[in-house]
Amino acid sequence: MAVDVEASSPAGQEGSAIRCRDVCRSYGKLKVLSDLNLTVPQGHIYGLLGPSGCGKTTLLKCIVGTLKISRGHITVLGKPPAYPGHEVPGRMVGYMPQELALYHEFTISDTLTFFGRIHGLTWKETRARVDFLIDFLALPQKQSLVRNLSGGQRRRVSLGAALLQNPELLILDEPTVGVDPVLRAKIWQHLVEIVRTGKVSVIITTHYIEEARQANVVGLMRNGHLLAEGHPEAVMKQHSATFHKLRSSVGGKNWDIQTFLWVCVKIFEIKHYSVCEAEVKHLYVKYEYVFTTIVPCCVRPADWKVRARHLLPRWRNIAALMIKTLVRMKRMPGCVRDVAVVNADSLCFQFLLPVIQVSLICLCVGGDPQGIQVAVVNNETSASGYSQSLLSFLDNASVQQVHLSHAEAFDGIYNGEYWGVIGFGKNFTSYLTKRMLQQKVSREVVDGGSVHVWLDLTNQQIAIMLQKKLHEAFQAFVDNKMGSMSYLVALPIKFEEPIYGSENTDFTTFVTPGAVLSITFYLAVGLTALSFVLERKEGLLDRCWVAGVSSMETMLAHLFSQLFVISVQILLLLLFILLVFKIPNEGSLTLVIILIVLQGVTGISFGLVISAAIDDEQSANQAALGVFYPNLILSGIIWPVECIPYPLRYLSLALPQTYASEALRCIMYRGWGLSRMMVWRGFAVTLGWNTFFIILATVILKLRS
Ligand SMILES: Nc1ncnc2c1ncn2[C@@H]1O[C@H](COP(=O)(O)OP(=O)(O)OP(=O)(O)O)[C@@H](O)[C@H]1O
Repeated sequence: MAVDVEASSPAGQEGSAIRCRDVCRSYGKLKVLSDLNLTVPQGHIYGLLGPSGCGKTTLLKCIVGTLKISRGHITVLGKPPAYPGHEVPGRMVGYMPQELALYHEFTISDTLTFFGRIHGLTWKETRARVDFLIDFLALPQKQSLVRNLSGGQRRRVSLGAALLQNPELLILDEPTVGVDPVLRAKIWQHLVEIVRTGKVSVIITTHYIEEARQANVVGLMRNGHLLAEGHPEAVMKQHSATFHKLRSSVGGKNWDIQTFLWVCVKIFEIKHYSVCEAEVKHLYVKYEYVFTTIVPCCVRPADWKVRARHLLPRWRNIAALMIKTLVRMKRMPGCVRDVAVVNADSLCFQFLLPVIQVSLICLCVGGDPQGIQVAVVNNETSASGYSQSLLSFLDNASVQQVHLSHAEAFDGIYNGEYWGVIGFGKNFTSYLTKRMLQQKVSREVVDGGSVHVWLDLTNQQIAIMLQKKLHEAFQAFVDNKMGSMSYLVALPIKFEEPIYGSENTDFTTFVTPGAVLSITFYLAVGLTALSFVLERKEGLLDRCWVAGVSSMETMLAHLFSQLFVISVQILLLLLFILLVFKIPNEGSLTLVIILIVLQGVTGISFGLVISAAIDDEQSANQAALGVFYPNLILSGIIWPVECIPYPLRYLSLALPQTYASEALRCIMYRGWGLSRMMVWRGFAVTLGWNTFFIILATVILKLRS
């Protein structure tokens, strides 16, 4: 919107609450408002009428400042909307959009209290207004959840939110849709009363013709033009001659109620079209439908505009938004009617989700296979033979031995029943003794004194485990039989004490740090990307913006509330991996926490990028999921980066979690600190991505505003 400093001066506009001059606005190539002039006098109710799609809502959005105009000037209460320091958007204006724009997880009381906080009302003021509005708008109990209210009740809550702070200007887009006639009359009576003081002005769109007659001024819109503006009775009087003529020709019923509708049609005709009586009759029929039908409220994504109204964010607004985000989160997953029950479970779910995920990883990924069935073909008959002794050293938890004949064992392995066959010749004990004691033995002795193993190598992990277990069993057997002479049959390779890590390190130990970062990152992405997108779609971002919340405050509130959530998540996550799953940590716990929190913040800022760029939740979901697997696979979290072929490895190293996972492993398993390049590199890359995502989100928002 062109900020017109001249127009911002109250001079020359005394007595007008809203002035629109030569206003134009298009959606792409669709011209919705063209050279529109409108004046809402101070202390008046202005009824804005026009057929569906003529541009009424667009005009109201331009007046409150959520949409930019392409040309012309608008002044609202003396200044252009969103003029620095002006309280429009802000406390001076109460806006009820056509969309419901309510938080479904809030109660009626929560909703009104939320807007009270944003408008800076004291607790006492808010309580008094809430009690009045609940009584006045005939709302159910204030603890009722919005999602459990009827359509009409929800619209009344929305109206209540607009009336809450006693604004100087009320902008109401079809406030009485779905409201019964008695309450509708009461609402109008209230509007008439509040404008009587001369301090409050109202602009209202309606499709009910009898309502428009109660307005002080009406404006008739068609195809983005304002065709007529004036007092309803005066307009009617002015056209009474034509009215009488047409009434006799049309022969309509309910003329009193429909009079105004007819006048609208007549004005269209007189001012813009040279139409004959038959055409006027046709227009009458057409507009009678439009004006007397309740047009269902349609929710459509609204443009979200970013304006710098106040440079410094206000903590009052950030606190209100943070409370809102946490309450929504708390009540989101269940659809339980009772607020107390919903409170208890939903936030717990948010906090426990990463714990469940990391527990599944620790339990299911990287452990040794258990209960693997192996066929044993033992041709030695003696119970004291070496074959029995060797088999007794096999780890029974991992390897389950099934003693079979040669034919049964091979039938079984070919049928996929066993992962391997272990065979001993009938002279195994004597041949093995010869092999161990004599310097030179025949080929037959070597063969007969060996354990023969046939493996199904289709599962590499199981095959590697079987080989390892057999080697361990043989070493234990040799140690047992030969004592200090066992070196004679051992491999001349000795694995000393490990420098880092323990001899029993499994794959879980490798996976866990990367998995923790990945889980933290993606839960943050999901939470931020979706809550932003949904709020925009439901018209809530616009509504908050009109109430005086800046985009920066919205961003910061999301960042802080998500930060709170991820902090609790990280705490629980660490407790589980360190205390329950006994993942070792040799390094500084502070560094571990900082790195994980920074990864969470990177996830939040990536979520903000998605929110800024994408309008609907399906696409936002796809974007978040679309990057999930490639990132997980390329970041060296589930398989070492060293296995990734060049040039894909360069891409891998540039990703947010590759160096960060490596850094976390170095801290936890090697006990390294920030002086090591492999550690500070992880922090530097994480901070770099953080900054990049936040700048990108801001740039996208700016470009789209
Ligand atoms: N975000 C948008 N993107 C593209 N076109 C839009 C958008 N919003 C509105 N329009 C179009 O602009 C025109 C005017 O819409 P607007 O909502 O202002 O009409 P209206 O007079 O308020 O209608 P109703 O009485 O049915 O609410 C319509 O043709 C509509 O399809």
